[in-house]
Amino acid sequence: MSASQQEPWTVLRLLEWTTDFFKKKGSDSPRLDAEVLLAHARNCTRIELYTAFGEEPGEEQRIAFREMVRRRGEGTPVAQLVGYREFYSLRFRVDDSVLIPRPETEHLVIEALDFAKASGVTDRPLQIADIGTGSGAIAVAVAKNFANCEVTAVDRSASALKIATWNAEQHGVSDRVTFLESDLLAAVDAPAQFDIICTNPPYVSDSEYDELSPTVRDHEPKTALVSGPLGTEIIQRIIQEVPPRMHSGGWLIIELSPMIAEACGQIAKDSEHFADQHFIKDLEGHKRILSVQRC
Ligand SMILES: C[S@@+](CC[C@H](N)C(=O)[O-])C[C@H]1O[C@@H](n2cnc3c(N)ncnc32)[C@H](O)[C@@H]1O
Repeated sequence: MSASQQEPWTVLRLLEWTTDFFKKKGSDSPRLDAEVLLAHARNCTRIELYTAFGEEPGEEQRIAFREMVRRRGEGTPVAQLVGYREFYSLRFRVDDSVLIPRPETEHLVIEALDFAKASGVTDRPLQIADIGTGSGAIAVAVAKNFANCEVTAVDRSASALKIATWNAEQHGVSDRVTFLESDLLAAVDAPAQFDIICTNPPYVSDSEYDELSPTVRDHEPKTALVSGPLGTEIIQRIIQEVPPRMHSGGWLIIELSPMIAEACGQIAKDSEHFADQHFIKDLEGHKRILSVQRC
């Protein structure tokens, strides 16, 4: 038996071996993936792993960890293995019926909260919509961080709405967030008009979809990602359909891909209903969020 086979499988050794394994499997964040999975198997936080490097996890924990490592190696996203993802410092339950919330979407939440605070509306709850709510990440994060608002969150997917409803309950905002199965705002009767409409809609083109990493393509719902041949189709519909549902001066905030940013900006400019517009760039300097103001 070689010396390395005799070495005990401590927390540190498990992390190092697994990081190396995930690196070979092409993960973008091998160490982080290993830490999140081992912390989940040990029912502790990632930080707590750092004070337990020399400990040997018991057989039960190692079996649970090994199974998650195997599935991660086959491409299953870490968030689906542990059942949640942190977004805007809140924990959101996820499964394969919802898009896993992405860090870039936090820019959209910040923008919505900035507009909410600047609105000066105090005599009534600010009316906010979230089109394509998925796990409820945007709707819940906004409601949690801005007390004087009511959020109407829609999705075409009934299974996504179940997850979103659970997340809103967990974060204590279900009295101010209403979930509805709807194609954009078609099934929303009230309120008649919104102050802010947020959306992270599907914006991947058919050809881009074929190029996505298998971790995304094989595990997250296609209906959450793909818009059509161009990628702009659903955003175009939103820009065309929502103006009657917005207060004058209200903001429509759209997450998009940098590839279609200019095209979407032009669609909004061509609309007679929107005046001011600006982009917010992500941490890599790419245009990610388009905000347009209703005339
Ligand atoms: C990119 S995901 C965004 C999920 C979540 N808002 C987030 O940021 O993590 C897009 C969501 O829009 C929903 N969707 C797609 N087409 C829709 C439509 N026509 N009307 C309402 N929701 C739609 C999908 O089911 C999916 O949940």
